[in-house]
Amino acid sequence: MSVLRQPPSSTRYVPRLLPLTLMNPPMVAKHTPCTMHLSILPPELACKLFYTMLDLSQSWKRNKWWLFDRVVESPHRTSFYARKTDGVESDNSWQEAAQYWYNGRQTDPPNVFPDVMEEACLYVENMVNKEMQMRPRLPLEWAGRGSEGQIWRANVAASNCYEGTKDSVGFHSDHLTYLGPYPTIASLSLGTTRIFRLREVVPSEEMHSRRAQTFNIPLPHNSLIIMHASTQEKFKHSIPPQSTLDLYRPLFPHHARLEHPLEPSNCRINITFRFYRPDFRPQSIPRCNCGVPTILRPDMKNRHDGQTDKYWWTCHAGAQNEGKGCSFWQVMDMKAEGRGPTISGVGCNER
Ligand SMILES: O=C(O)CCC(=O)C(=O)O
Ligand SMILES: [Fe+2]
Repeated sequence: MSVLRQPPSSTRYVPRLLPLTLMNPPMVAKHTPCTMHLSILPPELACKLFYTMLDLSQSWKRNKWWLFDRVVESPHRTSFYARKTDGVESDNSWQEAAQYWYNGRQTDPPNVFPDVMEEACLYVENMVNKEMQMRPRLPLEWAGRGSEGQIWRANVAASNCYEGTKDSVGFHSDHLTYLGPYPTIASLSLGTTRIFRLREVVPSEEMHSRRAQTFNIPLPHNSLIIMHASTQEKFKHSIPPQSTLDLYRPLFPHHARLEHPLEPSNCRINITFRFYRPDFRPQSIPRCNCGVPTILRPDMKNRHDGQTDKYWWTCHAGAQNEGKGCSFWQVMDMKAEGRGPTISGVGCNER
């Protein structure tokens, strides 16, 4: 009698990797395309910015959008700021960019950076430029004109407030609609320490040979995470809910309430400083069959490390239109769409 045996499995067993906590800047740089910078601002400025944004956050909103057949709400409050000294085209551009941040909702014109945020932004820009000079640049990164493109600057910022243990943001990579391919995003943390979680999206062709690892990075008050070029293409990030929290104990009194006792806080303020590229200005974004600006996403599962990477324009109308979008889908073509200049065009060391 012959014994029936299962045919040998063609898929190799690939062991799961345990999550790893990255406790310090060298560990972050070793395992991810990000760098971490502690005590990035002078302590008093960091505290003043925390108080300023915490006060402002009282009027920030939870983002709302349609997911399939129901409205979902972001589990944290958010707001969008444009830098008044920067001219990315007209005020209408900023309006559209802000509406995009709120998933296509009608919004008032975006706020401009408060003075204290403007001051902090200069420290952030210095650090980003120092780091960028030490890294290889990727072909589709913005190269600007003259010296402009070789110096990173922020022209918008998105701000988030996470109150208590439950506020969070789920795994995502940031849409590239106005950032273009390979953006550099600088993310400042103020207030209570929260965990920033990163997980690589393993390309399809490697799925049978390796698994993604989850990295947990505790982000203390006054720390900066720079998500360097390729982070959005390769990794997803999140701020998970936590079961416990260490309260933030400010070292300085509130600048407008000097006589008040120092109050511990259970809030984290996050400011992501971003550069909206002139070659991805709102007027240049393709519209889908619904007549709504599309969103730009990288093909994370089939990536080729800066060489032949693909990006898609897809319909985003469903986020607001009761979940009803169209099937619009178009490969982004830098040349045909007249975008650039990019690093591949001007070369890395041109100034
Ligand atoms: O709060 C953070 O550190 C992350 C925020 C974030 O991912 C975003 O605003 O896109
Ligand atoms: Fe994000």
